[in-house]
Amino acid sequence: MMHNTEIPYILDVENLGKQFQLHLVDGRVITPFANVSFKVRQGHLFMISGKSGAGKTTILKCIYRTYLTNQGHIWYDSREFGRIDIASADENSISRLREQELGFCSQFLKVLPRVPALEVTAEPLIKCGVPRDEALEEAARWLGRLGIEESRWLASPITFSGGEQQRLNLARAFIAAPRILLLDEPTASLDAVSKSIVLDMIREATEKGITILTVSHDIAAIQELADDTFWLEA
Ligand SMILES: Nc1ncnc2c1ncn2[C@@H]1O[C@H](COP(=O)(O)OP(=O)(O)OP(=O)(O)O)[C@@H](O)[C@H]1O
Repeated sequence: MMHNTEIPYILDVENLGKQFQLHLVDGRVITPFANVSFKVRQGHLFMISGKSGAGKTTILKCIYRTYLTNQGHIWYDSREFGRIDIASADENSISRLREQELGFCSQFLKVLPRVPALEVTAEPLIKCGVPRDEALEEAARWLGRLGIEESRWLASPITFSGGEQQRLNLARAFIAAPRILLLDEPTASLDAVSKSIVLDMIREATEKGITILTVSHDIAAIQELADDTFWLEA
Protein backbone atom coordinates (compact mmCIF):
# COMPACT_ATOMS: atom_id res chain seq x y z
CA MET A 1 0.00 0.00 0.00
CA MET A 2 1.23 3.47 -0.92
CA HIS A 3 1.90 5.92 1.88
CA ASN A 4 0.10 9.22 1.57
CA THR A 5 3.31 11.09 0.90
CA GLU A 6 4.03 8.90 -2.16
CA ILE A 7 0.69 9.71 -3.80
CA PRO A 8 1.13 12.64 -6.15
CA TYR A 9 -0.94 15.80 -5.95
CA ILE A 10 -3.31 16.16 -8.89
CA LEU A 11 -4.71 19.57 -7.93
CA ASP A 12 -2.99 22.51 -6.32
CA VAL A 13 -5.22 25.45 -5.49
CA GLU A 14 -3.12 28.49 -4.72
CA ASN A 15 -4.39 31.73 -3.18
CA LEU A 16 -7.78 31.43 -4.81
CA GLY A 17 -10.14 34.35 -4.49
CA LYS A 18 -13.55 35.09 -5.97
CA GLN A 19 -15.64 38.20 -6.08
CA PHE A 20 -19.14 38.75 -7.38
CA GLN A 21 -20.41 42.08 -8.51
CA LEU A 22 -24.13 42.43 -7.86
CA HIS A 23 -25.09 44.25 -11.06
CA LEU A 24 -28.79 43.88 -10.46
CA VAL A 25 -28.66 45.31 -6.96
CA ASP A 26 -26.36 48.31 -6.58
CA GLY A 27 -23.18 47.11 -8.22
CA ARG A 28 -21.63 46.27 -4.86
CA VAL A 29 -18.88 43.64 -4.79
CA ILE A 30 -18.99 40.66 -2.45
CA THR A 31 -16.00 38.47 -1.69
CA PRO A 32 -17.07 35.07 -0.34
CA PHE A 33 -13.43 34.01 0.07
CA ALA A 34 -9.85 35.08 -0.67
CA ASN A 35 -6.41 33.46 -0.39
CA VAL A 36 -7.71 29.90 -0.30
CA SER A 37 -4.99 27.28 -0.77
CA PHE A 38 -5.14 23.49 -0.63
CA LYS A 39 -3.72 20.47 -2.43
CA VAL A 40 -5.51 17.28 -3.41
CA ARG A 41 -3.84 13.91 -3.89
CA GLN A 42 -4.76 11.63 -6.76
CA GLY A 43 -7.47 9.09 -5.93
CA HIS A 44 -8.38 10.79 -2.67
CA LEU A 45 -11.79 11.85 -1.47
CA PHE A 46 -11.32 15.49 -0.51
CA MET A 47 -14.08 17.19 1.41
CA ILE A 48 -14.66 20.94 1.55
CA SER A 49 -16.53 21.98 4.66
CA GLY A 50 -17.58 25.26 6.17
CA LYS A 51 -20.53 27.47 7.03
CA SER A 52 -23.41 28.04 4.65
CA GLY A 53 -22.48 30.86 2.29
CA ALA A 54 -18.72 30.52 2.89
CA GLY A 55 -18.20 29.76 -0.81
CA LYS A 56 -17.86 25.96 -1.00
CA THR A 57 -19.95 25.54 -4.14
CA THR A 58 -18.20 28.55 -5.65
CA ILE A 59 -14.83 26.81 -5.22
CA LEU A 60 -16.10 23.75 -7.11
CA LYS A 61 -17.46 26.02 -9.83
CA CYS A 62 -14.10 27.80 -10.13
CA ILE A 63 -12.39 24.42 -10.54
CA TYR A 64 -14.89 23.40 -13.23
CA ARG A 65 -14.48 26.95 -14.62
CA THR A 66 -18.20 27.68 -14.52
CA TYR A 67 -16.88 30.79 -12.78
CA LEU A 68 -13.75 32.69 -13.62
CA THR A 69 -11.64 33.42 -10.58
CA ASN A 70 -10.38 36.86 -9.63
CA GLN A 71 -7.23 35.81 -7.83
CA GLY A 72 -4.87 32.85 -7.66
CA HIS A 73 -4.23 29.64 -9.54
CA ILE A 74 -5.80 26.23 -9.94
CA TRP A 75 -2.95 24.00 -11.03
CA TYR A 76 -4.19 20.73 -12.44
CA ASP A 77 -1.93 17.89 -13.49
CA SER A 78 -3.90 16.92 -16.60
CA ARG A 79 -3.43 13.82 -18.69
CA GLU A 80 -3.72 15.75 -21.93
CA PHE A 81 -1.85 19.00 -21.32
CA GLY A 82 0.35 18.25 -18.33
CA ARG A 83 0.30 20.93 -15.62
CA ILE A 84 -2.28 23.53 -16.55
CA ASP A 85 -3.74 26.50 -14.68
CA ILE A 86 -7.52 26.07 -14.93
CA ALA A 87 -7.93 29.65 -13.71
CA SER A 88 -6.35 31.06 -16.85
CA ALA A 89 -6.51 28.26 -19.47
CA ASP A 90 -8.16 29.03 -22.82
CA GLU A 91 -11.75 27.98 -23.50
CA ASN A 92 -10.78 25.17 -25.91
CA SER A 93 -8.58 23.49 -23.32
CA ILE A 94 -11.33 23.81 -20.72
CA SER A 95 -13.91 22.23 -23.08
CA ARG A 96 -11.52 19.41 -23.77
CA LEU A 97 -10.84 18.84 -20.05
CA ARG A 98 -14.59 18.82 -19.33
CA GLU A 99 -15.12 16.22 -22.04
CA GLN A 100 -12.23 13.98 -21.06
CA GLU A 101 -11.10 14.57 -17.49
CA LEU A 102 -13.32 16.76 -15.31
CA GLY A 103 -16.82 15.91 -14.14
CA PHE A 104 -19.23 18.08 -12.18
CA CYS A 105 -22.36 16.94 -10.42
CA SER A 106 -24.67 19.78 -9.53
CA GLN A 107 -27.44 19.74 -6.97
CA PHE A 108 -29.74 21.01 -9.67
CA LEU A 109 -30.81 19.54 -12.97
CA LYS A 110 -30.20 21.45 -16.17
CA VAL A 111 -31.36 19.57 -19.26
CA LEU A 112 -33.13 20.14 -22.51
CA PRO A 113 -36.83 19.38 -22.34
CA ARG A 114 -38.11 16.23 -24.07
CA VAL A 115 -34.81 14.35 -24.03
CA PRO A 116 -35.40 11.00 -22.24
CA ALA A 117 -33.54 10.28 -19.00
CA LEU A 118 -31.69 7.36 -20.56
CA GLU A 119 -30.25 9.61 -23.31
CA VAL A 120 -29.39 12.37 -20.86
CA THR A 121 -27.45 9.86 -18.78
CA ALA A 122 -25.67 8.33 -21.77
CA GLU A 123 -24.65 11.70 -23.26
CA PRO A 124 -21.25 12.09 -21.53
CA LEU A 125 -20.19 8.66 -22.82
CA ILE A 126 -21.40 9.37 -26.35
CA LYS A 127 -19.40 12.62 -26.27
CA CYS A 128 -16.30 10.58 -25.36
CA GLY A 129 -16.83 8.50 -28.49
CA VAL A 130 -18.51 5.40 -27.02
CA PRO A 131 -20.96 3.83 -29.52
CA ARG A 132 -24.55 4.85 -28.83
CA ASP A 133 -25.94 1.38 -28.06
CA GLU A 134 -23.16 0.66 -25.62
CA ALA A 135 -23.58 4.06 -23.96
CA LEU A 136 -27.34 3.50 -23.55
CA GLU A 137 -26.73 0.09 -22.00
CA GLU A 138 -24.27 1.57 -19.55
CA ALA A 139 -26.74 4.38 -18.76
CA ALA A 140 -29.42 1.78 -17.98
CA ARG A 141 -26.99 0.07 -15.63
CA TRP A 142 -26.29 3.29 -13.69
CA LEU A 143 -29.92 4.37 -13.52
CA GLY A 144 -30.82 0.87 -12.31
CA ARG A 145 -28.07 0.92 -9.71
CA LEU A 146 -29.29 4.25 -8.42
CA GLY A 147 -32.82 2.87 -8.06
CA ILE A 148 -34.53 4.86 -10.81
CA GLU A 149 -37.47 2.76 -11.98
CA GLU A 150 -37.24 1.48 -15.52
CA SER A 151 -40.69 2.92 -16.26
CA ARG A 152 -39.14 6.41 -15.89
CA TRP A 153 -36.16 5.96 -18.21
CA LEU A 154 -37.90 7.18 -21.34
CA ALA A 155 -39.49 10.16 -19.60
CA SER A 156 -37.88 13.60 -19.47
CA PRO A 157 -35.98 14.10 -16.20
CA ILE A 158 -37.79 17.44 -15.91
CA THR A 159 -40.76 15.37 -14.66
CA PHE A 160 -38.61 13.64 -12.02
CA SER A 161 -38.81 14.24 -8.28
CA GLY A 162 -35.97 16.15 -6.59
CA GLY A 163 -34.27 12.97 -5.36
CA GLU A 164 -34.67 11.29 -8.76
CA GLN A 165 -33.13 14.31 -10.49
CA GLN A 166 -30.22 14.20 -8.09
CA ARG A 167 -29.67 10.49 -8.74
CA LEU A 168 -29.77 11.10 -12.49
CA ASN A 169 -27.16 13.85 -12.09
CA LEU A 170 -24.98 11.39 -10.19
CA ALA A 171 -25.40 8.72 -12.86
CA ARG A 172 -24.35 11.28 -15.48
CA ALA A 173 -21.34 12.31 -13.45
CA PHE A 174 -20.07 8.80 -12.68
CA ILE A 175 -20.80 7.16 -16.04
CA ALA A 176 -17.84 8.62 -17.90
CA ALA A 177 -15.39 7.89 -15.06
CA PRO A 178 -13.60 11.25 -15.27
CA ARG A 179 -10.21 11.76 -13.62
CA ILE A 180 -11.56 14.35 -11.22
CA LEU A 181 -15.13 14.42 -10.07
CA LEU A 182 -16.62 17.49 -8.37
CA LEU A 183 -19.70 16.62 -6.34
CA ASP A 184 -21.89 19.38 -4.95
CA GLU A 185 -23.97 18.01 -2.05
CA PRO A 186 -24.22 14.51 -3.55
CA THR A 187 -26.47 13.11 -0.84
CA ALA A 188 -28.61 16.17 -0.09
CA SER A 189 -32.09 15.01 -1.08
CA LEU A 190 -31.62 11.27 -0.88
CA ASP A 191 -33.22 8.63 1.32
CA ALA A 192 -31.02 6.31 3.39
CA VAL A 193 -30.89 3.51 0.80
CA SER A 194 -29.94 5.82 -2.10
CA LYS A 195 -27.42 7.54 0.13
CA SER A 196 -25.60 4.33 0.91
CA ILE A 197 -25.53 3.44 -2.81
CA VAL A 198 -23.94 6.82 -3.56
CA LEU A 199 -21.38 6.36 -0.79
CA ASP A 200 -20.50 2.97 -2.30
CA MET A 201 -20.09 4.61 -5.72
CA ILE A 202 -17.77 7.22 -4.21
CA ARG A 203 -15.71 4.52 -2.50
CA GLU A 204 -15.43 2.43 -5.68
CA ALA A 205 -14.44 5.45 -7.76
CA THR A 206 -11.59 6.47 -5.45
CA GLU A 207 -10.41 2.87 -5.34
CA LYS A 208 -10.10 3.07 -9.13
CA GLY A 209 -7.95 6.17 -8.74
CA ILE A 210 -10.59 8.80 -9.50
CA THR A 211 -10.09 11.93 -7.41
CA ILE A 212 -13.26 13.31 -5.84
CA LEU A 213 -13.80 16.76 -4.36
CA THR A 214 -17.05 17.12 -2.54
CA VAL A 215 -19.01 19.72 -0.69
CA SER A 216 -21.45 18.26 1.78
CA HIS A 217 -23.41 19.15 4.86
CA ASP A 218 -23.71 15.45 5.57
CA ILE A 219 -20.46 15.60 7.47
CA ALA A 220 -20.90 12.31 9.34
CA ALA A 221 -21.39 10.16 6.24
CA ILE A 222 -18.77 11.75 4.00
CA GLN A 223 -16.14 12.40 6.61
CA GLU A 224 -16.00 8.72 7.41
CA LEU A 225 -14.82 8.12 3.84
CA ALA A 226 -12.85 11.32 3.29
CA ASP A 227 -9.05 11.21 3.12
CA ASP A 228 -8.79 14.95 3.75
CA THR A 229 -11.05 17.76 4.84
CA PHE A 230 -10.54 21.43 4.11
CA TRP A 231 -12.35 23.88 6.38
CA LEU A 232 -13.32 27.02 4.55
CA GLU A 233 -13.52 29.84 7.03
CA ALA A 234 -16.30 32.35 6.44
N1 LIG B 1 -23.50 33.85 -9.34
C1 LIG B 1 -23.45 34.54 -8.19
N2 LIG B 1 -23.68 35.87 -8.15
C2 LIG B 1 -23.61 36.56 -6.98
N3 LIG B 1 -23.32 36.00 -5.80
C3 LIG B 1 -23.07 34.69 -5.78
C4 LIG B 1 -23.13 33.87 -6.95
N4 LIG B 1 -22.84 32.60 -6.60
C5 LIG B 1 -22.61 32.61 -5.28
N5 LIG B 1 -22.75 33.86 -4.77
C6 LIG B 1 -22.57 34.28 -3.37
O1 LIG B 1 -21.33 33.76 -2.90
C7 LIG B 1 -21.46 33.30 -1.57
C8 LIG B 1 -21.01 31.86 -1.50
O2 LIG B 1 -21.96 31.01 -2.14
P1 LIG B 1 -21.78 29.43 -2.23
O3 LIG B 1 -23.00 28.88 -2.86
O4 LIG B 1 -20.47 29.13 -2.83
O5 LIG B 1 -21.74 29.05 -0.68
P2 LIG B 1 -21.72 27.64 0.03
O6 LIG B 1 -20.64 27.67 1.04
O7 LIG B 1 -21.69 26.55 -0.99
O8 LIG B 1 -23.13 27.67 0.75
P3 LIG B 1 -24.18 26.50 1.14
O9 LIG B 1 -23.48 25.65 2.17
O10 LIG B 1 -25.32 27.27 1.72
O11 LIG B 1 -24.53 25.78 -0.12
C9 LIG B 1 -22.92 33.51 -1.16
O12 LIG B 1 -22.99 34.68 -0.39
C10 LIG B 1 -23.63 33.66 -2.48
O13 LIG B 1 -24.74 34.52 -2.36
